[in-house]
Amino acid sequence: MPSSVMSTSTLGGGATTPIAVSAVGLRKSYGDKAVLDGIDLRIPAGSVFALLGPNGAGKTTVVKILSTLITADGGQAQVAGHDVTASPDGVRAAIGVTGQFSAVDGLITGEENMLLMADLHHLPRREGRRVAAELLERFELTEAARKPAQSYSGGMRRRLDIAMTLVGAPRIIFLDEPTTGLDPRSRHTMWQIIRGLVSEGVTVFLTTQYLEEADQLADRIAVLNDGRIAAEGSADELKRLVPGGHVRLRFSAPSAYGRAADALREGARDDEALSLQIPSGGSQRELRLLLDRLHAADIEADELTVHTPDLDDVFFALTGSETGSGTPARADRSGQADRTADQTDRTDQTDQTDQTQGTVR
Ligand SMILES: Nc1ncnc2c1ncn2[C@@H]1O[C@H](COP(=O)(O)OP(=O)(O)OP(=O)(O)O)[C@@H](O)[C@H]1O
Repeated sequence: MPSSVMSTSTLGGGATTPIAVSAVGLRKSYGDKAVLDGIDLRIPAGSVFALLGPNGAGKTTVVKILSTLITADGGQAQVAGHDVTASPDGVRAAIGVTGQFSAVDGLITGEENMLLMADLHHLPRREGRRVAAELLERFELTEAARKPAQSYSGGMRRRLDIAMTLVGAPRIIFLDEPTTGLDPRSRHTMWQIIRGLVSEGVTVFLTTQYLEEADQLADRIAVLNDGRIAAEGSADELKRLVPGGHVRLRFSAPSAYGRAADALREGARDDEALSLQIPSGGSQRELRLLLDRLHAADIEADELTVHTPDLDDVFFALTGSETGSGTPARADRSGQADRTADQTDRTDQTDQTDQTQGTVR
């Protein structure tokens, strides 16, 4: 196959989707330290892929290899149909990269940064000005366009960085930790920007330390640990890979609590809080069975909450790291996995036994 032809993948319905990024057996060592020990990837065009991993897992190394900034020691990778080793120029022409190695020059204005980028892409002067103005407007930077970029806030700088990347109209964008260090509002703005890009058909390859970010944005998530992909799947698929789901029943009357504890002997008791914790996948069927048992015993709980494992649970289970991705991931724990039964839309999950589609390697 010529190196400029994108491979395709056949989906269930027989339709084929071009593959934007693929890698087989990528390896990279620094000295005798193996950072990547055989990474396989397959990312359909137009999707968002998140590479998640603790500090030092090798996320940036993967991005650098795929964007041709460094070479792998072994394995193969194709980006936009171009082999990263045989045709790095083809790869570079098709991609944009932003992240920890930002291209923003703080000494010149946002507009000048954009025009510099337009020059690098050999856009005619008038066209360059038009594209720059359009992108500055789109990323709400028009007002600040004539100010030095070093006076910008973290969020503005990140927006300028993405705007500069888009000057070349890339079809694949690598975003290396695009929201690290941003406040919640700027992070949400960045998410909107990423969703906007995807709706235009751009493929986004994202690395992140924020589990919530992967949950919010990504079609597929891969967890990188010890130089290998420990698991891959959609957020829902990955959540189903770890145990920890339960239903919590809370009572205000000790007598009702006592009767419930007798009726539901598999539950873990908390006599002080008058609450019972019953292991459950949280499916509609399991909830109905539990409610039927309570009804049959004439017991009414004062509160019923369903806890489903979240990506934090997955992350800690797979990386075996309590500190894991550091404080940001922990700080993002919103407790939203605990939901009262009537807030819980579980219609997408019918039976826990047939849900395990994510893969643990
Ligand atoms: N040029 C280099 N020379 C030596 N070691 C390196 C080099 N670049 C990266 N490493 C090491 O490789 C490992 C992976 O680094 P990488 O930056 O890819 O991790 P990461 O997952 O992106 O981490 P973070 O979330 O902290 O950015 C780290 O242990 C790092 O110290």
